[in-house]
Amino acid sequence: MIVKFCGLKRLVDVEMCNKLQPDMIGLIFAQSPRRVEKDIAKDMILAKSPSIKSVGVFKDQNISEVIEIATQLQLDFVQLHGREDCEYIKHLKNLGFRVIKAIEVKGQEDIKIAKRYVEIADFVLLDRPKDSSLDITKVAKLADFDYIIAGGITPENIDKYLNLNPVGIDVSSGIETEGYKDFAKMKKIIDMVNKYKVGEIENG
Ligand SMILES: O=C(O)c1ccccc1N[C@@H]1O[C@H](COP(=O)(O)O)[C@@H](O)[C@H]1O
Repeated sequence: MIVKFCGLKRLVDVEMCNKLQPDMIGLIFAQSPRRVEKDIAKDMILAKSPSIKSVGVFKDQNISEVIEIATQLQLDFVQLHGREDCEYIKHLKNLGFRVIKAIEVKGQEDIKIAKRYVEIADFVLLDRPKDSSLDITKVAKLADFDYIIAGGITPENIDKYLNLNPVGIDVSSGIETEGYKDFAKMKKIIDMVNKYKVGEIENG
């Protein structure tokens, strides 16, 4: 089970992750209140444990910008949250980048769209639109392929996401308090995933 903590903005966020050891940390280069500047991102990547993979999050950005940032920061993965198509992803893959393709899920049709990327991207990520309160777990149940799940995960509701038996979970706002990453919330997520791994939370 991959655990990704996304939207880190400060060095102290990285230090908290070094203690908790999620598998991946996400740095946002798309338009967002969590967007980080390249120089700060570079320091954060240098400060992370080598065991934690770095993920750059982009949305509908010019591919040359993605390539430039991913190369300069030696990102382990690029995560694409917009309308990037198969050609865009294939181009990045041909250059040696590993890609997480995020699909905004609003209904059953989006699960079919997500499936198209299974053979092309390294991981498919099912997320809900940022302005939505949709219970994505109800729709994600319909997917018959491996996916990372995101969209509204919190320490209080994570069990219903884990019960989908996803390959990973991705959390951003649910590990924040007043806009800042919160160590206690991050630890609760890690503890819940560990419980799930040893079967203390029912598996799907
Ligand atoms: O977190 C952001 O600000 C963000 C902005 C633009 C694209 C993606 C973003 N984050 C991704 O959103 C999901 C989870 O979000 P949340 O836990 O519901 O807040 C995850 O895939 C993040 O990588």
